[in-house]
Amino acid sequence: MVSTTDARGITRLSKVDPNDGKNPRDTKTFLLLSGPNHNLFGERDPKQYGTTTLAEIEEGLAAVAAELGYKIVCAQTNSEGEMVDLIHYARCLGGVVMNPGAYAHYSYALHDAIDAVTVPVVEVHISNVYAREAFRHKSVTAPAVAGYIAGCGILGYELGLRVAIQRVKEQEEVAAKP
Ligand SMILES: O=C1C[C@@](O)(C(=O)O)C[C@@H](O)[C@@H]1O
Repeated sequence: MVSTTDARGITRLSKVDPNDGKNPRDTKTFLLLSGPNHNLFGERDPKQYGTTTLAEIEEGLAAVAAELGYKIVCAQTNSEGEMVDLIHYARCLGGVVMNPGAYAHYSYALHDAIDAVTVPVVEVHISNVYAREAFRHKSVTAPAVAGYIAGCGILGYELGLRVAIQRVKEQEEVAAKP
């Protein structure tokens, strides 16, 4: 795994080993997982996605996480297989706030990866996908996720983190029941 922390304290992961997901779970840390073409946020189709860059989204979410007493680590990849690896890796974290991008619309591999893990994965789309082209109206990943947010702009990431945190609390409550 490659883990780098920039001057603003944002930790980014790449080349993760999916088997590292077997490590003890750190439920105070969540993965912000960004999908294909999201490295171009800020310049890509600003009518749909605004002008905020991915680095700014990551910084904003890190600040929200810190306020809530949590941490995030970030990963962005254009590759479907790497997204699968990152979801497997996240078994050792609290959960995942994931914008799968276009993979949401057709990746059964991503659906199965989410389905295979017990950590909550919350799906976020910045734009209102239902007001766009027909191919964006279907998410094949949505049936497997712990929460789904679309059309709320970048606020969706904060909402997604709050939902993921809530889902972990619910898991802990269930586990604590005699
Ligand atoms: O990459 C993206 C971004 C998106 O996930 C969103 O955040 O609105 C919507 C997807 O349809 C698109 O492929």
